[in-house]
Amino acid sequence: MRPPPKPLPQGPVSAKQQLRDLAATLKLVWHSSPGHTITMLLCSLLLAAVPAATLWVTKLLLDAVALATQGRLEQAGGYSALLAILGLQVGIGALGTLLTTVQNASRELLGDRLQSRITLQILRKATALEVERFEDAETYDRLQAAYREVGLRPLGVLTGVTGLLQAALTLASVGALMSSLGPLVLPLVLLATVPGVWVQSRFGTETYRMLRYRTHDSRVQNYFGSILTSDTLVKEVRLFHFEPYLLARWEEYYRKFRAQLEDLVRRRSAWNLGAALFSALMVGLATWTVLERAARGQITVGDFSLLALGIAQVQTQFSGLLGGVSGIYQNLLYMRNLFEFLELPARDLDAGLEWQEPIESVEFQEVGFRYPLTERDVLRNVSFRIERGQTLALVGENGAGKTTVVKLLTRLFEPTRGRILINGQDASRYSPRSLQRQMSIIFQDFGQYQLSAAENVRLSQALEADLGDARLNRAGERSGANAFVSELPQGYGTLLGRLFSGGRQLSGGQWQRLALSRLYYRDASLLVFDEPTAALDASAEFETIEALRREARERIAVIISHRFSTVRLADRIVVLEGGEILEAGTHDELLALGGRYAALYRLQARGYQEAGTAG
Ligand SMILES: Nc1ncnc2c1ncn2[C@@H]1O[C@H](COP(=O)(O)OP(=O)(O)OP(=O)(O)O)[C@@H](O)[C@H]1O
Repeated sequence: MRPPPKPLPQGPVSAKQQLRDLAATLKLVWHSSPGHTITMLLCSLLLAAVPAATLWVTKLLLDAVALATQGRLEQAGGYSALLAILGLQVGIGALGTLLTTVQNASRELLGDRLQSRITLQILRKATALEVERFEDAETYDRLQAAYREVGLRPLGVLTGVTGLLQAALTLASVGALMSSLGPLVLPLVLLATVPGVWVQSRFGTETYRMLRYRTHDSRVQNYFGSILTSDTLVKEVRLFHFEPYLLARWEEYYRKFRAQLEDLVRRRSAWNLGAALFSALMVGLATWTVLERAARGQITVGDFSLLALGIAQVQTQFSGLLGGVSGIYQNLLYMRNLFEFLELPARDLDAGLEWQEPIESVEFQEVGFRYPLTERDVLRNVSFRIERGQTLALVGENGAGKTTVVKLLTRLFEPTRGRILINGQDASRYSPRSLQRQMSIIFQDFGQYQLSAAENVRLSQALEADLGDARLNRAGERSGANAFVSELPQGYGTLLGRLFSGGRQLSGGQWQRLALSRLYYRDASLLVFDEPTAALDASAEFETIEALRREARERIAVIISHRFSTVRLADRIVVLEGGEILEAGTHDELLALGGRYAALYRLQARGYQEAGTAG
C-alpha cells in the first residue's frame, strides 16, 4: 500500500533556503562550463577597477589642461606629461572595451550551455515522474513554469553575483576618490540612491509574485486560445458557434491580469517619482557642499570633475549593488521552483526484481484503488483471474473503473488495497519496467505522433535495434494498416500529421490502425486493448477482432469495449459498476443470468434490430 503523494510545498522561502539555492545554482553554473564561469568572474573583477581609474585620469587631465590654459604647462610636467595621461586614458578605455567584449561572449556561450543543460534536466525529470503527477494540476503548473521560465535564470544569478562583486569594488574605489571632496559628499550621494533601489526591489518581487500566481490562470487562458486555434476542434467550434463564449472567457482572464498590472504600474510609477525627487534633492545638497569649497579655493577643476562624474558612477554602482541583491533574490525564486520540481520524488521504474518470463496468468485479489489526493475509492474488492490463451473483456458504464483496472494491471499505478498476482507472484515485488516489457497496449486516447508512419509503429520498441521491415509489415498486416500506408507517397517513410510541412493527415480510423500496429510490433505476452475499435468502421472492427482473437491464442488479451459485438467474443467478461464487480462469466452465462449484462446487451441488440427494420 502506498500513501498518496504530499501536496507540494508553498509559501515564502527562508533565508537559509535561499543561501542553499544560491550555492546549488552557482554549482550548476560551474558544472555547465568552468572555463566560461572563471572568465566572467575575472573580467568582472578587472572591470571593477576601470571606473575609478577613468575618474582619476580624467581629473589629472582636467587639472593639467587647466594649468596649460593658464600658461603654467611646465608645472604640470610639460606637453609629454599631458600626452602620457591621454595615452593612459585611451588605454583604460580600450581595456574596458576588451574586457566587456570577452565577458559578453563568455556570458552568451555559458547561457546557452546552461539553458540546454537545465532543459535536459527538466525533460529527464519529467520522464521519471509518475503518471499521476501529470494528472495533478499543481505539478503540471510547476513543470510548465520550470520549462518555460527557468532558461536564463541561473545565468542571471551568476551575473548578479559577479555584478555585485564588481559594483562593491567599484563603489569602494570611486567612493575613496570622492571622499577627498568632503565628509558629506559620499553619504549624501549614497542616500540619494536608496529610495530608488528600494522601489525597484519591492516592485520586482511583487511582479514575480503576480506572474507566479498567474501561471495557473495563463494556462487556462492559453487553453481557451488553443481551442480557438486548433485544427481538430475547428469544426465543432464553428458548428456550435461557441467562439464568442471562448473569446469572452479568454478576455475575462486578460482583464483580471490587466487590472493587476495597471494597479502595479500606477503604484510603482508614483513611488519612482517620489524617489527621483528625493534623489535630486540629495544630489543638489552634495553639489552645494562642493561648490562652497570651490568658492573658498579649496578644490581644483579636476576635483570638481570627480563629483560631476562620480555622482553618476556611485548612483549606478550603488543601485547595481542593491538591485543586484534583489535580482539574485528574484532569480532564486524561479530557481526554487525549478529545484522543487527537480526534487519531486520520482518513481524508480527499475526498482524491484527483474521480471523475465512471458506472462502466463494474471490474478486480481480483492484489489481496491483510490486516486491520490481524492476521497473516493474508484475500485473496491475487484477479483478475477485470466490465463494465457484467454481474452478478458471489461464492461461497464462510463466511469465504472475499467481504465483504472488497466492502469493497475500495467503498473502505471499501484493498488491501494489487495494485490495483483502475475504467474502466481506478487507483481509489486517486480520492477514495473521489466513487467511492462511483457505488455503492449492501445489506449483509448492513443498517440498520434507527428512522425513517419514507420516511427509511429516502431515507438513501441524504440530502444531495441531496428527489428526489420518484416516485423513492421507483419504488425501492419494484423492491424490492417498496410493497406492505406502503401498508398501514402513514401509508404512507411511518409511523415504524418499536419504539424510539419509535407505531413499527410490520416483519418481517425487510420490513426487507430497505426496505434494497433504499434501494439502488435512489440513482442508482448499480455495485450491490452482499450476501446480498440472505437474509430473503426464495421468491417474493420470485424477484421480487427478476428486478428485480436488469433493473437490472443498464444497470449493474454484484455479488452475494454462498449461494443457488445466485440465483447461477446471474450472468454471471460467482467461487468463493473461503481468500481465493483457486478457480474462475471462468459457471454452465454451472463445472458442466462439475465442481469445487467443481459439487459445492456439486449438494449444494444435492439438498437441494431430497430435500425435494421427502419432501414
Ligand atoms: N486521474 C484521476 N484522478 C482522480 N480520479 C480519476 C482519475 N482518473 C479517473 N478517475 C475517476 O475514476 C473513476 C473510474 O474512471 P475510469 O477511467 O477507470 O472509468 P472507465 O470505466 O474507464 O470509464 P469510460 O468508459 O468513460 O472510459 C471515475 O469516477 C473517474 O472520475
